[in-house]
Amino acid sequence: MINFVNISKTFTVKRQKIKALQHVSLQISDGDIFGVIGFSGAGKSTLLRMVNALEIPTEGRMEVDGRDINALDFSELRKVRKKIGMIFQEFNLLESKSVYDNVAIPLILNHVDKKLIQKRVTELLSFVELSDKALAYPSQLSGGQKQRIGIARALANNPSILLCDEATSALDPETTESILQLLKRINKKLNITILIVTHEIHVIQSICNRVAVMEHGSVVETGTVLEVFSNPQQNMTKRFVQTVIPDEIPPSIVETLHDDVRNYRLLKIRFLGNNAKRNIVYYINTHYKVETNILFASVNELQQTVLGIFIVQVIGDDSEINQVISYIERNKIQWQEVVL
Ligand SMILES: Nc1ncnc2c1ncn2[C@@H]1O[C@H](COP(=O)(O)OP(=O)(O)OP(=O)(O)O)[C@@H](O)[C@H]1O
Repeated sequence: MINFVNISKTFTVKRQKIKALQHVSLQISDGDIFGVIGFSGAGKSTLLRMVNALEIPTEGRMEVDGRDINALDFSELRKVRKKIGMIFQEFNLLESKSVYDNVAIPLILNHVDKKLIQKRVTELLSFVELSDKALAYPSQLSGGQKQRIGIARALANNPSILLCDEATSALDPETTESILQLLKRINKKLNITILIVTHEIHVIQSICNRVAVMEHGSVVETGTVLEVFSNPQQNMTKRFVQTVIPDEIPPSIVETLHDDVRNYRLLKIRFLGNNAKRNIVYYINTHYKVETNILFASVNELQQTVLGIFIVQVIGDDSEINQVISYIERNKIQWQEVVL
């Protein structure tokens, strides 16, 4: 369990105070793939670096597995750090060392026996599917391959936590996807808790089970990916989510609505899970004296759950439209009115 307890961090640069983190409280459970999203400067890297005490909070307590890591002496901190791997946007490989040596570094630093190092590095290179690159140098690798080596190195000491700082931000979409799938495999197969900070919402959508949204050093929204993506509350969250799950009427259709003189209301309906498989619009059309016009529709899958978003123009008398709304509410379907 990773527990940020009311953490603040202020940097002082040339007598100017920069509040990088402000009263952040977050709990990350064992087995989570927890994503932290925010724009540049939101405080994500500072937050991540608290976990292995690369940054010390100005205020608050950083707990890893129940221990305040800033209260540990140096040798205890070293032991805790061994259990926390980290990967970076820029990979941070040693260019003058071979792939094999790069992966071996943490083991050499831990005085592991040479034979065991050989066994472990071979195992790790096979796990990241780069056994054939053992003798290559970082400059001979693609970005995705470099990140795989960074991951192998981070796993060398069998960590229980992996910290990922914008680990896919330097990669093209296809390579990003393959690295994300590798992270997922690490989480499931090796039972490693993963904390990812990113400015890319599709990273969160693709592999995280929980998410926190950060703005100006504060967490503005947090929850399961399903909760937050299906019903974002804060403007910042809506902006991120809308880029992968649009939920607005296209402008050209809005234009035509301005000329529509009929009595209507616009309902944004969100279907989650089993509800998404029900044909609600058909039911409405056949049971109420209204006409429906679907102005926007999207269907996405999040955490193996279907999320459908429809914007329906319901045309008819007020009393009939109200009955449609009662029907939607009776069926516990999330809805909200769209006002143009
Ligand atoms: N060592 C430091 N000294 C002074 N200011 C710092 C330091 N590290 C971070 N900051 C400042 O703290 C704020 C948060 O930075 P941080 O790197 O955590 O944000 P971020 O969300 O990770 O952004 P990015 O994605 O651009 O790295 C920024 O204003 C940054 O300039």
